[in-house]
Amino acid sequence: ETLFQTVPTVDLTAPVAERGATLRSALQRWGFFYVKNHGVATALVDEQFAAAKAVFALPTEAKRDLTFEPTLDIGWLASQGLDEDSGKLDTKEGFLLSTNGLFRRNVSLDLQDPLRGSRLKWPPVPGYEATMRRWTRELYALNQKLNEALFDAVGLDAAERHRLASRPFVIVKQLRYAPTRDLGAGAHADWGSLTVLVTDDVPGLEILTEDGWLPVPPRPDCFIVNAGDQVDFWTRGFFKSSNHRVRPTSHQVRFSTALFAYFDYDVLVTPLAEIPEVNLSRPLSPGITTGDYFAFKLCESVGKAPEECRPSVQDAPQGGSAEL
Ligand SMILES: O=C(O)CCC(=O)C(=O)O
Ligand SMILES: [Fe+2]
Repeated sequence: ETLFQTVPTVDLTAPVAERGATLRSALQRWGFFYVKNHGVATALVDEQFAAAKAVFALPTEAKRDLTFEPTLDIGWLASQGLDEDSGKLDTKEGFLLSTNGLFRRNVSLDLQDPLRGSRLKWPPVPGYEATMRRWTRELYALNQKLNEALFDAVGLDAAERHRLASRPFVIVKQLRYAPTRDLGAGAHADWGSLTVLVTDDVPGLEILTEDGWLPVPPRPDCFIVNAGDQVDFWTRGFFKSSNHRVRPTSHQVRFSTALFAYFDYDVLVTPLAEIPEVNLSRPLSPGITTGDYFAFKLCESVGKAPEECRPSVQDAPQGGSAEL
């Protein structure tokens, strides 16, 4: 059966009811879907990948100068996620940009330039800044459309839509996977609301299903969207935050760029009391803000114990080095 399974495609231009029904069944069963007619021009996708390639091609010294740290909202990550299954380090390297200060409040996010106000140190690549500002704006807008579809799919009222996601917190992360067959990204779930993944044409992404690992290969003109932990928590498990990984099947370099979206940074995310026509089995639990959940996951991801990861820090940590 596995051979013929594939995650569904949501057409963003389809009638609302159809779009909602596809999204709903996709997130319920897989936690993933392809999105087509997403509105982002192919030329911009190409331009963004050219920018990513140029950044990763910088000499290691130059990249080290750009190493991500908590006083910046941009920076290079020399990998290395730990795969939960094998205990081995993965091979990806990343370059991230964030909207609103990873450790600060997002007070005045500019929807036309979501990176405005971020503390950014741009890499010495001509055109990079302009391309990435545009990319972030367009993907930010796409995330808002996807949120509409998500909210339609659970029948959310207007006030609650506004409360949860009028100024979402996002992180853009460009990724480069080394040309080896080693695990590119270890098994993990994403932390936020929705992730939009734009990949080149090299396969590698796999999602964990009841029947094992299912490849989610690139499809022309489609992006890949998945639900993160916040959506799983908020829908009490109705929509899944599925584990996934990147396992290259060829010795080709692979590039992908993710938009990790969250609900608004300061909003208290509380589990839904009800979803029409759904019998929610997971009990209600207290809410947590995006900022607190993010800080908790970040702390946990650097190997700290849960009791060391008590949420609430809204200001940049003083001194110390980032291990993100
Ligand atoms: O590159 C990919 O296809 C997936 C990346 C990913 O899952 C992540 O960075 O969270
Ligand atoms: Fe992921």
